[in-house]
Amino acid sequence: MTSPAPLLQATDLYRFYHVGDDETRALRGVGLELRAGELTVLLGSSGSGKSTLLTCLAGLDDPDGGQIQIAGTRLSRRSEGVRARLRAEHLGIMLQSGNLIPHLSVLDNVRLTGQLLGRDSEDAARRLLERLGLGERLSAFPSQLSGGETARVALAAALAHGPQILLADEPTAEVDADTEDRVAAVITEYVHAGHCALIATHSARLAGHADRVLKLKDGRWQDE
Ligand SMILES: Nc1ncnc2c1ncn2[C@@H]1O[C@H](COP(=O)(O)OP(=O)(O)OP(=O)(O)O)[C@@H](O)[C@H]1O
Repeated sequence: MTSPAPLLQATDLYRFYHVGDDETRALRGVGLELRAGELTVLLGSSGSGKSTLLTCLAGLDDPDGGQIQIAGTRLSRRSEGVRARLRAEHLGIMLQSGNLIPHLSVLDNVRLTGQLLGRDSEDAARRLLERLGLGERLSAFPSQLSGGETARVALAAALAHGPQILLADEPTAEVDADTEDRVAAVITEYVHAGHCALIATHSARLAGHADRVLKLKDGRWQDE
């Protein structure tokens, strides 16, 4: 039996940063495939290229070389309009910066993408936030949240509209073990409903829930 086509496919990605005369080779020939029903965890020490990879896969940055396809459509080196449409249709993105709107409450931040796509459900947003341990923080504003709360609200905002692919950067930074298990349960259930996720983390506990673990070292897959 052939396995289904990947929801996300990246081949031979390169990303170099230039600051003055210095060049940082953040990605050096990285490829991967994400398939429905799979939770993939991305490990690697600080500076190994995890955030750079996620940002490229999300279409928020263009790689210097290589190609990215989302659900069979090329994402890399497309106009911002095409990238925005692919992001909206297929991706849930949670970045380390939190990417929350400061003047919207927690609940409204989580409902926002669904509202823009015409798939808003206040009940579903509330339930998701409650499952992530944020039921008491629905009317708080982003500036009033701790680092761990901000990350979980950003995760809820990435998931609430039901995207096919979740890309998340350290969703459990700054949380205790019980809270980390809640986050892992939400992500695992989402993936087993036929979606896929790539989660960058430093947490061995979170990696324990993965179907597949990939390790980056100096912008390459370790052991390659
Ligand atoms: N905008 C940028 N300009 C210049 N260098 C950058 C930029 N972003 C990242 N880098 C460099 O690229 C390399 C990879 O960084 P990246 O943030 O992708 O690593 P990471 O694995 O996500 O690290 P962490 O676990 O600390 O978040 C690092 O050497 C970093 O300093």
